[in-house]
Amino acid sequence: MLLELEQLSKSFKSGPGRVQAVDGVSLTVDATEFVAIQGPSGCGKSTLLLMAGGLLSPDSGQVLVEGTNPYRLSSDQRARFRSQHLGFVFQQFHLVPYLNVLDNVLTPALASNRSQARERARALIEQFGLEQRLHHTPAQLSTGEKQRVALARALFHQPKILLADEPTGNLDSENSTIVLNALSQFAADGGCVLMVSHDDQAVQSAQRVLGIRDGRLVTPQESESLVNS
Ligand SMILES: Nc1ncnc2c1ncn2[C@@H]1O[C@H](COP(=O)(O)OP(=O)(O)OP(=O)(O)O)[C@@H](O)[C@H]1O
Repeated sequence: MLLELEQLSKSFKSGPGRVQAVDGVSLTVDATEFVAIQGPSGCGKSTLLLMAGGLLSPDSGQVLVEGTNPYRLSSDQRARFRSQHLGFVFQQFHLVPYLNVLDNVLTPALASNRSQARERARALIEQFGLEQRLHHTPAQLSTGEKQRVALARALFHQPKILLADEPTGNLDSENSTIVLNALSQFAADGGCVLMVSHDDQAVQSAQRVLGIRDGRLVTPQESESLVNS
């Protein structure tokens, strides 16, 4: 199993009380699977994805990424582990504004062999149709191009797991299709994708769709009856 989430819970302080953002979520995602979790704003999607990605420690429960619990590692080890085992795609791209496309894709390379790394980055940039944009900075790119750069960067280390948070949230339908096809292809090639989104169109690309309400996973049938009630 590539990704295992066991009974994850997380709450945050909110005014005088606490909000239970994620409440006992268990989920496994295996190689070749593209799983989407769909739910309205504030139901815990981002919190769940951050915990799955080793970016936010759960209050209770366990995350296993290819059999390793990232929260048992030191923070330096965890950062290295994340960059080698996980790719992240966010709605807000998180590109480095003063670096050009090539250098943004190269940011995960750190100390790896420079010429090999550049070759890999160029191949990914070409794969996403950005070869004419190599030396542009993010401000000179369209929204869809920025997300394609973010995807190329996420794939740089050839992770087996991609985590995507509303990856099409800011995109037109043509760029949404490019991004969703890339996620599907990634899974078909033996990786796995866990995507959270509120968007009906985006989740249709996934093979398995789960709902989330008030921090708890629900089946698509349950989520439909909640919407209609
Ligand atoms: N760092 C935080 N501090 C306090 N409360 C938080 C924090 N992060 C999330 N929350 C709260 O936890 C709940 C779940 O938030 P989360 O961002 O996971 O939901 P979401 O489904 O991703 O929402 P959206 O679709 O709007 O991004 C919300 O009530 C939110 O206000």
